[in-house]
Amino acid sequence: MAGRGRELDEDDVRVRPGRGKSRPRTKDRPAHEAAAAGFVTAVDRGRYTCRLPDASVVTAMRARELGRKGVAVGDDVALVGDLAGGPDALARIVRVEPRRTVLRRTADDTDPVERVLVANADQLVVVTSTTSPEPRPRLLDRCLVAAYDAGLVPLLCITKVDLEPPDALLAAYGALEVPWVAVRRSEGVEELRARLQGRASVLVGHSGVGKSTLVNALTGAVRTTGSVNDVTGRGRHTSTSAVALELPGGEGWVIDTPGVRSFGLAHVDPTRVVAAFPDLAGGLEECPRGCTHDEPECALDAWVATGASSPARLESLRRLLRSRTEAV
Ligand SMILES: Nc1nc2c(ncn2[C@@H]2O[C@H](COP(=O)(O)OP(=O)(O)OP(=O)(O)O)[C@@H](O)[C@H]2O)c(=O)[nH]1
Ligand SMILES: [Zn+2]
Repeated sequence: MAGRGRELDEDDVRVRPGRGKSRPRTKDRPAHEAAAAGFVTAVDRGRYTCRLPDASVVTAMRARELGRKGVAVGDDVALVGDLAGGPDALARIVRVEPRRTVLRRTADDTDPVERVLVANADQLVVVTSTTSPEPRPRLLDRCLVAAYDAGLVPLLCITKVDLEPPDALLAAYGALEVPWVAVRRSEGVEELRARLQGRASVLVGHSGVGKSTLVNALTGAVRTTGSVNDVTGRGRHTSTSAVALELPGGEGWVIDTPGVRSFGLAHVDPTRVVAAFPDLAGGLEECPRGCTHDEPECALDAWVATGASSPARLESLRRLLRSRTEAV
């Protein structure tokens, strides 16, 4: 703690050179207390796009006093500095408010750093097409596990049902009882929009499933379906960050993520996944300590045999648990 305290002093001196070293730190505090509230909508190479309560937008950097604390899309932050929002204005993020939820991804082969993908989201919309590209069931399972782990409500959004009906997907996901919507081109978007009302929803899906088409239809934004990201100006596929877009009328937020190829889940505690199955969670008490719930000693088989849940539900849960350690 002492080390951090020193860093704070150095930072104050460094960024406010005119004020002199002897100025007591406490005098600087009111400036932070008067900091503006912001909502982080995009992150790009150390620059954070923040929305202020009056809907103006500023670019900010992290204040050094944040230490190693990360700032993610969806974070509520406190901002000081130049909030005028001109082209060269640069504010500073001095505080990250406590997060209600955290959608994270473990370090994996494609990215050695564990990342917070999105903070404070309510819902994870897992987008899959019925065909072209073909659904990737293990990736879908992994997305659902990430949602349960993060405490987000999952929603399956099935696109391209004009090319092929969603029957096979619905059969595979029926027992999971994940709510779903089907979309053909822009048709069906109203039902999806209704499910996004008043919430912050993260959209994930692999490249080509029609995610940009959906985001465009939902927000009226012109998200590129090609190779360049209109917000960061970089190629979509090199971007590792999400972007929050407001639904028209301020009725919720859609957080678009770059096409996911993998979803590192090593951090996930199986208990949190089982907790998302209330009909099965009641049987956990009889499980041996450290039960993986996918072993002969697991008590969930006996629990299901009592009629409290169904074998299909248990098999679906086990499929999800297994997806944590399987390659996509
Ligand atoms: N038939 C049909 N085609 C669709 C539908 N939704 C999107 N497409 C097409 O599928 C292609 C891919 O759509 P995008 O919206 O670019 O997909 P994406 O998921 O954003 O993919 P990336 O931009 O690569 O991340 C485009 O040619 C769309 O026109 C749909 O419901 N039905
Ligand atoms: Zn068990």
